Amino acid sequence: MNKSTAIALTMLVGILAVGVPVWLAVEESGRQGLAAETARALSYAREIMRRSDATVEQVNSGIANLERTPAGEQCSDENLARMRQIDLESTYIQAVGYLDEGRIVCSSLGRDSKDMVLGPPDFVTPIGAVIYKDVRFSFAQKETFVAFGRNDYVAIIHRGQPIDITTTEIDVSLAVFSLSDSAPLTSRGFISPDWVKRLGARTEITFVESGYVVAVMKSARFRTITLAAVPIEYLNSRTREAAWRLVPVGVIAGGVLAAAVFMLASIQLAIPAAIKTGLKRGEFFLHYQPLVDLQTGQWVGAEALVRWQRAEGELVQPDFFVPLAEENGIIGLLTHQVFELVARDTGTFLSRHPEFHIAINLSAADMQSPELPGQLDRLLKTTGATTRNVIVEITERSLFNPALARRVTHDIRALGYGIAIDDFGTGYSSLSYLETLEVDYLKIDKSFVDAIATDAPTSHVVQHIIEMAKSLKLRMIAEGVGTEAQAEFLRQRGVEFGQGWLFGKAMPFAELERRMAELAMRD
Ligand SMILES: Nc1nc2c(ncn2[C@@H]2O[C@H](COP(=O)(O)O[C@H]3[C@@H](O)[C@H](n4cnc5c(=O)[nH]c(N)nc54)O[C@@H]3COP(=O)(O)O)[C@@H](O)[C@H]2O)c(=O)[nH]1
Repeated sequence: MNKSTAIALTMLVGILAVGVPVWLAVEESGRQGLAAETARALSYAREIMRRSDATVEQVNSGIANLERTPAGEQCSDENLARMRQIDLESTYIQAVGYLDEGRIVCSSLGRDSKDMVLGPPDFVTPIGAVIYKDVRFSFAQKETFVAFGRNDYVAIIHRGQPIDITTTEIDVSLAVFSLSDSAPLTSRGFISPDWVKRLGARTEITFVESGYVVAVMKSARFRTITLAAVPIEYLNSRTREAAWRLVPVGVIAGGVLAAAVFMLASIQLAIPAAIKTGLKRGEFFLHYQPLVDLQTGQWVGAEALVRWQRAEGELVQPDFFVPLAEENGIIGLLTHQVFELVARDTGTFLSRHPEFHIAINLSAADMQSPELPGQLDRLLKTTGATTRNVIVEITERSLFNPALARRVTHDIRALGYGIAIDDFGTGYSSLSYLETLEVDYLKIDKSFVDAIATDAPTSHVVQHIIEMAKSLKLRMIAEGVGTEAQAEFLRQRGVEFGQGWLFGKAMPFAELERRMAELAMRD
């Protein structure tokens, strides 16, 4: 990826990092606002359902009580007293009375019936209840009533009573319907005739229509439907409210994300350039970690491990910069310098120690590089070393291309160099695949050595790797040996070489040489 593509991508990610959380925050606030308004509409519809169910229940029980009166006794003193009692004991009924030819001839209000004319009913329900939706009396001119009649008895209620609930919003629409009539029994505000139809066979629905959040529900006990509709303006204002709360969170989260992406991208862009500058300035150097013969304890080789000390003094670990060099296509430059540093550090040492080897790490790209044979050859020429003094380490993961791996390992060995497979066990190489490669050493990854004689699930893997290496007649190097117990375990199972802090950490070549001399003096 070139620099301008990387910058464009970073900007895009930055815009997305801010934009997406903000958009999600606004969407979420919209969802939350709609959920809140729907819950509000439902709670209003439930409340008027509770009131209308209680009203119908009181009407039914009051009329049932009066229906037991013998014929001819409907307006007796005793029955009028009963009517007054029903009236007083009920919370919703305003009056009950006896009906004769559309006129209430006596009621809980008395026998004066001249103004209590109901006229013909608006509709009759399938169970024989007669309903008068718009009842007015001259003695209560400000009020409109609804009358429910059965078997010549009627109960009168205030028309607005079932919907007389407290709402936070003044312009909420409320209505109670009978299943037998398409017009509401009582209502307030705008009610679309289509809203109730949408209920169909369901018991409860909510929807948004004509600028309202609407809830419609059917009574589980009676033939009534209630409806509540909250103007969408409340939803919008609550969405704005929620957005005011959520958008800053989205902006902050997005900003943090964008800053993190920007920082990472800056590092990604800056580090390759810094590596190139560091190579020119000679900021890279090598440390060498001894490789020990587990039987004799002799130091028989060393692995060259690159280090980077930046001009400001910061020591950067290869775990960080090697993958970045690989990803940015500059690992070849680094490997080139490693070869030069090995030549400079070892001087004539290798020519004086023909049995000692230096292991050099190669990346997947190095294996395909046409420069590799020349680099190896130059190393021999400048140091007087032989091919026996040099081992190349290739990681198991870089062997993913079988044809390439076979060709490269064959070519390197044909030149006489040794090959070690690094980090063995962390990739997916099978026994049959390894059989096809020309390699000399198998390096058992530190993670498996760490697991020796522990309860870790991988504690037995090392045994399998040893058996595999033996069957392929490969020599083994155990990496990361940290304790004598691990060394003993490996030794007993025939692992030839070990590398790890038990024997020595990676060190400057001069120190390695000095310590080897000390060991030789001791022997
Ligand atoms: N392509 C290249 N890769 C390189 C080169 N130089 C190093 N590397 C790779 O970087 C990785 C990290 O290396 P490093 O930080 O140097 O760590 C090595 C050892 O110090 C560490 N080690 C060895 N023994 C022990 C131990 O007992 N304990 C412990 N905690 N750490 C230990 O292991 C690293 C060696 O690993 P390996 O190479 O797998 O043998 C690492 O992957 C290097 O390969 C380079 O020039 N080119």
